[in-house]
Amino acid sequence: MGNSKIYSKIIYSRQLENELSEWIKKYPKGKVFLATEETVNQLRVSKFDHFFLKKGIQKVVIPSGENNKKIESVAKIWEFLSKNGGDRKSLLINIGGGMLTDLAGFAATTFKRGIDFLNVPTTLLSQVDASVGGKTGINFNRLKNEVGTFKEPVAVIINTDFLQTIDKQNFTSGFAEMIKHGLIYSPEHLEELKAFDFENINYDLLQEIIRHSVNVKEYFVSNDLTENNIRKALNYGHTVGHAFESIAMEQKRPILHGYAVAYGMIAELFLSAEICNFPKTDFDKINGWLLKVYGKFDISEKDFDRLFELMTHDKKNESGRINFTLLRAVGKIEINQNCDKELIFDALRYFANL
Ligand SMILES: NC(=O)c1ccc[n+]([C@@H]2O[C@H](COP(=O)([O-])OP(=O)(O)OC[C@H]3O[C@@H](n4cnc5c(N)ncnc54)[C@H](O)[C@@H]3O)[C@@H](O)[C@H]2O)c1
Ligand SMILES: O=C(O)C(=O)C[C@@H](O)[C@H](O)[C@H](O)COP(=O)(O)O
Ligand SMILES: [Zn+2]
Repeated sequence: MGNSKIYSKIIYSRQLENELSEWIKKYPKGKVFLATEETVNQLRVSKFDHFFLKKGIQKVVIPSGENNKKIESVAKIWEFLSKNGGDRKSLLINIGGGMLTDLAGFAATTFKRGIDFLNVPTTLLSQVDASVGGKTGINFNRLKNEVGTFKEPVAVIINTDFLQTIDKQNFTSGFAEMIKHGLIYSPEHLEELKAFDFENINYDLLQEIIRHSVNVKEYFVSNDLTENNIRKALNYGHTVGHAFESIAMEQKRPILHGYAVAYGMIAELFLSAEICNFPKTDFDKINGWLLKVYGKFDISEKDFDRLFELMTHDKKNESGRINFTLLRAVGKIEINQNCDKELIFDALRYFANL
């Protein structure tokens, strides 16, 4: 799996200061800045304050949490860059989870029509998925990632040390995107995930598995950066998953992105079985496993119209029709599968009655 068409350099390293120093040197003409969020700042970034101070790098800190992935936070970063002499030759270093890398990536790609940015992902989810591949964005009008850009970071520095302070829920959330990578591309990756011991994490093994997951993401991104065809595979579980994530937020019982994706994958496996003949034995095994790891998300018949409405905003849709990425088998994708309302309701009903 080559990465010749991937623009970002993906670096696996536990020497953050050394790696960053090399990148900072590449920006002699413009200032370098740092964006992070409160929890990450407190737990992780503050340890590097002396390093950033020595390099003359100023920092902007955004409040943590998905509800801050919004235009006001982007404006805060724009203002910070603007007031402190950011120019077209500047670099923005983003240290945080997927919320922060999506948000600050978007701020960077729009500030003065686009400056370079570099991601240092600090959650499992952002290491295997969000920090790689150049989808940046914010939530808008209660819709997930409604506004955003495609532009890859110049580099992504993956340091598994950051994962030592991740709580179990967020770890499990990131694991869902890895399962997605296994389902869409690699039965081998799926098997190593099934065997992974959550209770007794081996960090060396984890780094290897993270690399396998990132390789899957890179394969799709390198062949289709702007999601015209096969990159849609990476959106498996997200048509329904994003609707679940949005409705959960509206109903003030938010769920983590990875959990929403896991629930979406369960519902979309139902569609895969209906439309693409996904084999029954694998269907039972996979949905049983997902249910065991992620538990249930309660939805009822009265939520179906709103969930359907939310799906009408999915970015894969064309000509007013809702498109899905589905599976014919593990590792065999079917993109642009159009489903009518009745079948989508059947999938929601299947999920609601689990
Ligand atoms: N651009 C993409 O391709 C892509 C892919 C997948 C997900 N996403 C987006 O990513 C977001 C989810 O990312 P996430 O799961 O990383 O959430 P997140 O960034 O909100 O981080 C989850 C929680 O962990 C905390 N945290 C972060 N790093 C930590 C650390 N090292 N130690 C302790 N706590 C830490 C955060 O403060 C937060 O409370 C969603 O907005 C989703 O839409 C984007
Ligand atoms: O990289 C991609 O492409 C993905 O779809 C990865 C997803 O895991 C991620 O959640 C992405 O942000 C979803 O994008 P969207 O275009 O559906 O908003
Ligand atoms: Zn996702």
